Amino acid sequence: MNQLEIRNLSKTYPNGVKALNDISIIIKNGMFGLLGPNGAGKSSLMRTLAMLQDAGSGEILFNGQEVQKKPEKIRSVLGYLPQEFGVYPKVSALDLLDHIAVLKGITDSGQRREQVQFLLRQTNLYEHRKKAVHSYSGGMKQRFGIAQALLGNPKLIFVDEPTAGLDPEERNRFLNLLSEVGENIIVILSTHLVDDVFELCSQMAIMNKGQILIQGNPTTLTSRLDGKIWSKKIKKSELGEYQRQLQVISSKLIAGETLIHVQSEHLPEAGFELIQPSLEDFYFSTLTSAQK
Ligand SMILES: Nc1ncnc2c1ncn2[C@@H]1O[C@H](COP(=O)(O)OP(=O)(O)OP(=O)(O)O)[C@@H](O)[C@H]1O
Repeated sequence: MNQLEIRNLSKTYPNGVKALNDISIIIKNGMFGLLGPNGAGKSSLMRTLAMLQDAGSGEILFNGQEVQKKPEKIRSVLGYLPQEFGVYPKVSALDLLDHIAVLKGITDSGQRREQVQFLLRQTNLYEHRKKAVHSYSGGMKQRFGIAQALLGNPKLIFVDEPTAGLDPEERNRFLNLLSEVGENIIVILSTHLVDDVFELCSQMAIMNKGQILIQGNPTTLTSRLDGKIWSKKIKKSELGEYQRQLQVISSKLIAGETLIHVQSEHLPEAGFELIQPSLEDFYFSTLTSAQK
C-alpha cells in the first residue's frame, strides 16, 4: 500500500496569491478525487506535489519519506498528466513514447519496447501507434497522456482535468482506463466535474480558496444530506427572492424552467419536493456554507 501524506502545505506565488493554505491530507492507493471550482488551487497542489514547483512551507511524505529532501526519489515514482499537455511534435505515438521512456530512465531497449507496447494496448492506441500524436482526437490525446504518465511504472499519478472537452463515449473510455490503472497505485484526479468523482473515486476532497474544506468517501459524504435537499421549479425572476429567503445551493435551467435545490431540515414551503441528494448537492452545499 502506498501512502502520500501532506502536512501543513502552503504556497504563495510571487504576486502574493496564496494558492495553498495549510493543507493536510493522507492519500492511499486508489482513485482520489480533488474537486473544486476554478481557481481553488487544485492545479497548484498537483504541480507542487509533482515537484514541478517549490512548496512554500509544509511537508510532503511519500511512503514515509520526506520528498522535498530527495525530489529525485519521488520523480522516479510519479507520473503526471497536466491540464495542457502542450505542443505535440509531429512524431508517431510509438516514437514519442519510446523517447519519453528514455527520458524517464528506461535505458534497456527490450524493456522499453515491452512497456511501450503494453501501454499502447492498455490505452487502446495500438492500432494508431504509427500516427502522429498531433493528429489524434482529444480523447486519444488524453489516453496518450495516460500512457506517457504510466511509463516507468509509477506508484503515484496526477491527472489534471482530464475529461474536459471529451465526448461522452471518450469520457467513459477514459474513466474506465483510469479506474483500471488506479487499482494498485495512487491516482489523484483533479476536476470540477462532480460526476467524474462520483463514478470513480473511493475518496475525495473538496478544495476552495487554497483550503481543503472536507474529505471522505463520496457516498458517505452525500448521505449526510439525506432528508435535507428539496427541489422546486420556479420562474427565473423569482430566483433572487428565493435566494434571500432560503438556502438555495444550486439553480439550473431545465427545459426553459429554473430548477432550484434548497437545503433545509424541513419542508421549506409548499410546492417543494424532497429529493435524494447527489454528490453535486453535497459539493454545492459545502461551497455555499464556506462562503458564509
Ligand atoms: N504561476 C502562478 N502565478 C501566480 N498566481 C497563480 C499561478 N498559478 C496559479 N495562480 C493563482 O493561484 C490560484 C489557484 O490557481 P490554480 O490554477 O491552482 O487553481 P485550480 O483550482 O487548478 O483552477 P483551474 O481549474 O482554473 O485550473 C488562482 O488564484 C490563480 O490565479
